[in-house]
Amino acid sequence: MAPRTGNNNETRGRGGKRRGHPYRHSRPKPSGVDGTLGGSGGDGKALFSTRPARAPRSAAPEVPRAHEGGVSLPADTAVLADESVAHEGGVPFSSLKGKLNDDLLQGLENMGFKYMSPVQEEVFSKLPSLSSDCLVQAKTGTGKTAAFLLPAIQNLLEGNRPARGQVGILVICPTRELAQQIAKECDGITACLPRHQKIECHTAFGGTAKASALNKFLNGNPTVMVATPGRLDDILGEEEVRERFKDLKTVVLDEADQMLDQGFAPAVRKILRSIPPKRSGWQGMCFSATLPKEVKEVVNIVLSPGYTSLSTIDPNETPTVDRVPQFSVIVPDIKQSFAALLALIDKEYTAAPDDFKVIVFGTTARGVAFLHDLIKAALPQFRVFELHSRMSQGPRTRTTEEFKAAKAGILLASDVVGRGMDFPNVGLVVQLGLPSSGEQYVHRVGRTARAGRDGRAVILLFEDEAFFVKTNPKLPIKPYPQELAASLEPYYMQIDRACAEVDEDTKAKAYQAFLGYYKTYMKKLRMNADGIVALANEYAKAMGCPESPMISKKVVGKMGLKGVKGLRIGEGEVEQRRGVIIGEGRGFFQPR
Ligand SMILES: Nc1ncnc2c1ncn2[C@@H]1O[C@H](COP(=O)(O)OP(=O)(O)OP(=O)(O)O)[C@@H](O)[C@H]1O
Repeated sequence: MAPRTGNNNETRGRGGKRRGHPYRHSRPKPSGVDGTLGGSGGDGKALFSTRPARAPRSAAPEVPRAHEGGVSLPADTAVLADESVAHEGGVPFSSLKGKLNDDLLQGLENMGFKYMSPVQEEVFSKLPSLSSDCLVQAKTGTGKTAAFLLPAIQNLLEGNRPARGQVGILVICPTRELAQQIAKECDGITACLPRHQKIECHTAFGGTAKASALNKFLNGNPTVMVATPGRLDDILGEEEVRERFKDLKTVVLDEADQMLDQGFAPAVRKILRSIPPKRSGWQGMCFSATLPKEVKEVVNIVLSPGYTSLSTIDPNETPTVDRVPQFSVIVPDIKQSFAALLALIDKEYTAAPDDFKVIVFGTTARGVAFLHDLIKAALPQFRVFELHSRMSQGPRTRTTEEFKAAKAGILLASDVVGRGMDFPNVGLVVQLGLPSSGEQYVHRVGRTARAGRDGRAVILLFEDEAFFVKTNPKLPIKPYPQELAASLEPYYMQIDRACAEVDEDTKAKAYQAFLGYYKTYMKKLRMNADGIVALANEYAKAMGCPESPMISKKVVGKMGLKGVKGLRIGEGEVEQRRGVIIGEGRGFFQPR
């Protein structure tokens, strides 16, 4: 397969090009009557006494929104209306003049933020005060970052600024990449503040030199701190650091459901014990595109009773972006799933070759490393990127920046970029293998169709994993419109040749990670331990391993696979060189 030009004979309405302002689509109807999620709502008073006036509509005639007020338009008209909304629809940030600091408004303008996105509008019109506790749900890629940064920063500027050297706003998020991205957005928003009001935004995340970052933090004026839980918990062990959080005004949990799940909650709870107690009055803000019921039972660790619940998602809707068609491809076995990935890329590229920018999610970091080497060898005509937790921070940051800036290319990624990451213009998201949950599926799909653009999503599973589609019936996944499984023959040779180029060490690590990951899904896969090992051995075979890689006794014991048939026990290359590597399963919870 080679990148081809032209000849796009399928009409899909894809292309991911920005038309008009990025939030051109009709504003989603808030859930319930007043947009609350249920739970304990606010007292109904809006942050600003009156709802900001709608943008003055220029010369264009007033066109009703396609989904608003029960107006039902013929299909063609609805599209026209939507396009019209593109230029006229949202509430402009300029309507917040006098309520939002002029320099923040200028910062937003410089960033190209002209109109508020629905969640931004919701927060500014429904939050009882700038410092109210809130739980906010909005679809992926709809501007939640600015929706929590703006009120929190404005609150500081309204006479609530902490003393010099003190942290005023603490944002906790799951990954290093996301922390960097949030900090960048914060810098953009505050860029126009005069020198005497300057707001420094610091970050703290693992994989970077702790001492120098700490030094910078202790000698600086870190009014905003964006951190991942592990490193934050670590540095809060120092008295000097804890001292800097004494005057805290706001704590934000971004990707709140993940921050409160079993993987992160212990670290988050520990952090909360190191900062002033909730009763000292700091504001709690929880944001995510997915807020399963269980989360609402634990948000009270950061939100006071009576907090405001806001949502731009109808409770009967899925939190995936409406304009992303979602498809599944189910193939009988693992080897076919590799071939189907090539076939899929071929088909999708042929249909829309311009600026072909794709993210392929794999199940484990080591598996992604293998997939990266495989795709690089099989499809040398594409620019191929790799991003996962087993890479050191330097290459992780570099690749993040490169893929953000790239016009086209294929990123093989693990869940380290499954949530929150904003890679502009990704037109297609592929998920190869079982996602860890329905929520994770939603967040991964959300890497496309951001800020009003279009996108597509395909999940590629082998038969044993197909239950995922059935057990998540609310996800709008349809069978892929073209037959892939029957036309894989030409791709097998390509896969075999490419597998031969991938080194055995990479495959051995991928094999071990696969065992760890699928072992945690044994019940859902309706398999016993023998079945999981047989599946991993099939994976090894598909990767072109002459026999299944060796695995150490210790690792086998840790995975609970002692005595299971089909494992080759011994000190394999992986263990000899790097010491024991544990499997990467859901049990470990951190983004892989
Ligand atoms: N009002 C706006 N006008 C134009 N662009 C915006 C606006 N608000 C946010 N954006 C841009 O939209 C993109 C998505 O925003 P953001 O990353 O905050 O989304 P999100 O809702 O947090 O997504 P996720 O659920 O994936 O974390 C970013 O590129 C951001 O800069």
